[in-house]
This record gives sequence, structure tokens and C-alpha cells, in this order.
Amino acid sequence: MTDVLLDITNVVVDYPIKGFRKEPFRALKGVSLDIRPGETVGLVGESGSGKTTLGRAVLGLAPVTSGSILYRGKDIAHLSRGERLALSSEIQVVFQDPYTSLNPSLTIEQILVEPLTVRKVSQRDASKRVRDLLDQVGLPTSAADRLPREFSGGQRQRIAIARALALEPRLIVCDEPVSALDLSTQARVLELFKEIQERTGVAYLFVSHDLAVVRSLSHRVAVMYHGEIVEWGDADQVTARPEHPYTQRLFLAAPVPDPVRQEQRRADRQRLLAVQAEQNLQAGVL
Ligand SMILES: Nc1ncnc2c1ncn2[C@@H]1O[C@H](COP(=O)(O)OP(=O)(O)OP(=O)(O)O)[C@@H](O)[C@H]1O
Repeated sequence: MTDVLLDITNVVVDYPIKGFRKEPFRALKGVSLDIRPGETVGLVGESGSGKTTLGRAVLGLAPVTSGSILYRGKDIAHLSRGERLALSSEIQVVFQDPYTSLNPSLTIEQILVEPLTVRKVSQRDASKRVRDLLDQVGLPTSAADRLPREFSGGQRQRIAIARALALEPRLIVCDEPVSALDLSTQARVLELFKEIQERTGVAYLFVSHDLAVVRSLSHRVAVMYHGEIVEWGDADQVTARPEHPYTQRLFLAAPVPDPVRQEQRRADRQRLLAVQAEQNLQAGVL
């Protein structure tokens, strides 16, 4: 048994571009990382750097040109029908927008029962499971009979998390799952993610543009820039001593709650920019 849950090696994704003789757009340029069981890998980077594309590739939803994505040692591009069905319950996803990711015409019970149909669970067991899932995400069982529109953004994200947990996955791809929430709701939902991981051992690929969010949750962090991973390692190391100039800029620009540390950051950033300007000057870049 491998101690790697997901092993991504040299993955290239090209999006076809409509139009005569248009070259495809290379969104991922040979990306490699791995995720261990029960681990959170944070994927951070600016808008357009390729974070969502990597998450989609893991879910089998992006056009992978080359490279491999091994889930528990098996290439997800070459699975039998049965293996693919099993994989779809083992890897789940939580999206950014809790307003659009839940079917507005279904009750919460119907939404949570839907994934269970692949397991042919009896009606009685399904209802019991729904109540258990609601309990796991801190919602009352009375939520089962209500519609998504009757819940706040944070509550809807809890419902989306409950749905992702329904089939007891080993890995959840979380694509900006707290970005649409206000700060205090964000903190509570992040706490829920942590608590679920401690209890179930699920692993997360946690995509976010927000460094504070990624830092709070991740064991390891990958920093993406223009379709490449430019930094990859333990969260403490990457956040405390970033090596790549892009990561340094990204981290120095991130707000910190303590005003003294914020001022220190500002001074560090000024120094870094001055050093980089000097290096560019010497290299004849400017
Ligand atoms: N279906 C598509 N067809 C063509 N290009 C695409 C497609 N999806 C994404 N792209 C391009 O691929 C690049 C990476 O996009 P992606 O959504 O993965 O970035 P991201 O880092 O997740 O950005 P954001 O934080 O804004 O969501 C972008 O330049 C984007 O325009």
C-alpha cells in the first residue's frame, strides 16, 4: 500500500482555442505534486495561474495532454468503468459558490440522498445518513425538509460539504470554498474542514488565492505562477522562508492582523523590491 494518495507528475493541460489555426492555450506546463492520506495540500496563486485547472484535472474534467495523475497508484486516465465509478465516490469536490452549487428545487434531504443512490442504500438508511451528515456539519436535522434558499451562505456551504462527505471520500478538491463568505463565517467553515479531517482522515486539495486561508489549513503548500509550480514544500517553510521571488512578493503583500508585523512586512517588501530592482538593473533587464 502506497503512502501517497494522489501523485501528479508533469501534467500538461492545453485548452483548445476556437478559430482558424489558433494554437491551444497551455494552462498547465508540467505540474507535479503529491497528496498523502489525511493531508491538506494548499494550492495558492494569482488569478489565472492554473489552480482551478489542476483541480479539474484531478477530477478528470480538464484536457490533460501529457503527464500522469495516479490515484492510489492507478492512472485516472486509464480506469475501467467500475474503477471510474469507485473513483467518483472517493474523490469529491466543494466549489466556491454555495448559491449555485446546490439544486434550488430540491430539499436538503434530496440533495444529500442523491450521491447515496449509487450505493443502493435503503430509504430508511438514507434518511438516517442524511441526519448524520447534517449533524457532522453542525446543522439541525430539521434542515432536511427545507430548500437551499432558506439558508445563509455559510449554511449552504455546510450543506455542500455534507454532500461531499456523503460517500465517505478519501480526497476532497476544495476550489475556493470560503471565498464567497464573510470573514467570521470563513473562520467557522475552515474550522469545520479541520475538524472533519481529524475525525475522518480525509485529504484536501485546497485551492485558494488567499494566503491566510491556505496557511491556516495546509500541511504543505504549492505556489502556482503562470501554469507552473514555483514553490512546493512544508507550509511552515514555504510561508516563513519563501524562496521564489513571486512567492516572496505574494507573502509580503498578504495582510496580517498584527499592525506591528504588518509594518515589518511593509518594510521587508520595500527592501525586497529595492534588491530586485538593483538585480534587474545589473542584469540589464530594466
Ligand atoms: N475552458 C477554458 N478554455 C480556455 N482557456 C481556459 C479555460 N479554462 C481556463 N482557461 C485559462 O487557463 C488559465 C488558468 O485558468 P484557471 O481557472 O485554472 O486559473 P485560476 O488560477 O484558478 O484562476 P482564478 O483564481 O481566477 O480562478 C487562465 O488563463 C484561463 O483563462
